[in-house]
Amino acid sequence: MADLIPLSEAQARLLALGVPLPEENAALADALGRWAARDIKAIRTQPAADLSAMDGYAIRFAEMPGPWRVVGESAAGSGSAPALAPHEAVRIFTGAPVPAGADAILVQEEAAREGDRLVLAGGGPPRVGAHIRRAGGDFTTGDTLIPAAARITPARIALAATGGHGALPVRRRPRIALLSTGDELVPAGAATPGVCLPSSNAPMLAAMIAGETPAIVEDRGIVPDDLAATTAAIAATAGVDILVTTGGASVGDRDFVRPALEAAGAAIDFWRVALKPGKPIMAGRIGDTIVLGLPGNPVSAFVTARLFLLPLIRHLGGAGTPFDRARPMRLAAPLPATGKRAEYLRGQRVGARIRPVGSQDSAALAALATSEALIVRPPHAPPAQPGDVVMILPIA
Ligand SMILES: Nc1nc2c(c(=O)[nH]1)N[C@H]1C(S)=C(S)[C@@H](COP(=O)(O)OP(=O)(O)OC[C@H]3O[C@@H](n4cnc5c(N)ncnc54)[C@H](O)[C@@H]3O)O[C@H]1N2
Ligand code: MOO
Repeated sequence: MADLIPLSEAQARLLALGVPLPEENAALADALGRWAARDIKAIRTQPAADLSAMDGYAIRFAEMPGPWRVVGESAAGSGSAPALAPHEAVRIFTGAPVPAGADAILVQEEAAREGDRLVLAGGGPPRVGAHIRRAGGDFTTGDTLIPAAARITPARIALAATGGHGALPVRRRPRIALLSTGDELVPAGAATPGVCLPSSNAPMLAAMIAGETPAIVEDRGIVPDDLAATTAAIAATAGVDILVTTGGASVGDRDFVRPALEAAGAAIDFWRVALKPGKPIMAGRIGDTIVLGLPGNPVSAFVTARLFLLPLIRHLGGAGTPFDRARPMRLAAPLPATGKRAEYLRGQRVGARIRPVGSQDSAALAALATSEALIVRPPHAPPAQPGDVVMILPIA
């Protein structure tokens, strides 16, 4: 049997199987969680003019403490207010254009007004320019607001809207088919006679994808452990961007996914990675479809989805940084040495530290669901002690 391939090599080989999907324009509300297909530049300047940041009076700073004569009013959205002559002030509201000649805003809490006579009744603006947002202070036409390959976040949606955009160039949504394999499986929620088991992998994967980016996810259900049935179910997914299978990936006589993929025309790029859990993962292509065969054990499927499927989705979506970045944390408990596989232990925080949860079994869903992070252990690592720094990937 071929050697296990290193995790980072397998991840790179998976991404090399595909290129970012074609570009489309998405309405702002539909762009969240996708990645900019090109640099998105401002098509207007913000603010468009010098604007007041407070409700009060536009004055000349040098004329403090007044008095001034209030000669007009400037409200948000109103046209330009009359220019100030000496010792004149204009009543002004937040977001309104500052009249020519004014160079500071006196907030109304620090002003006293009788009729059109205005005087200082507090500290007044501390300097020239106080409470004025300068034209172009946020950005100007032509500035890059969102660089190509950056994630579209809620703040970036607001920025792009302010920059003049109602739609954004992103990559089209990936079409992803999920196929679960196993004679023992029944759909979630169905009766479980005897040793039948609810299929949890497809709902879990659909939820992981939904938390990542908008995608078109098709649950193709459960196929029995049968070569012909598995081959036919795989062939029926032609046309999707990614086919994810779970189960049937290992070496047992009833593990049919690899032969079924090959019978359906797949070229397998790799199978079996130096990873725990998740060793039997495989990847390849059938035509334009990238196939990812995940192990059936639910925790193994979770970990491999995090390490392979989500980065692949980001890559097809045009992300600049498709892989999660692990961050350091100190251990609260000792860890044993690792063998030839990298390990992703399920961990819980203890204050500012992390410790492995009690069960590291790759079928232990209750332990996974209480975990807050995966503790990353490289292959051939020596034992680690409380206080040692390890790398973690948050999962909750
Ligand atoms: N002799 C060996 N046996 C196994 C090896 C090995 O190297 N030599 N590898 C083990 C490892 S590691 C893993 S991981 C599993 C992976 O097995 P498969 O991908 O072939 O998965 P199955 O055998 O089909 O199922 C494993 C386990 O997971 C349950 N399962 C499957 N699908 C689902 C689903 N959709 N929802 C919930 N649970 C599911 C299934 O009932 C099994 O209990 O192989 C080891 N064996
Ligand atoms: O890789 Mo298996 O996922 O060790 O249980």
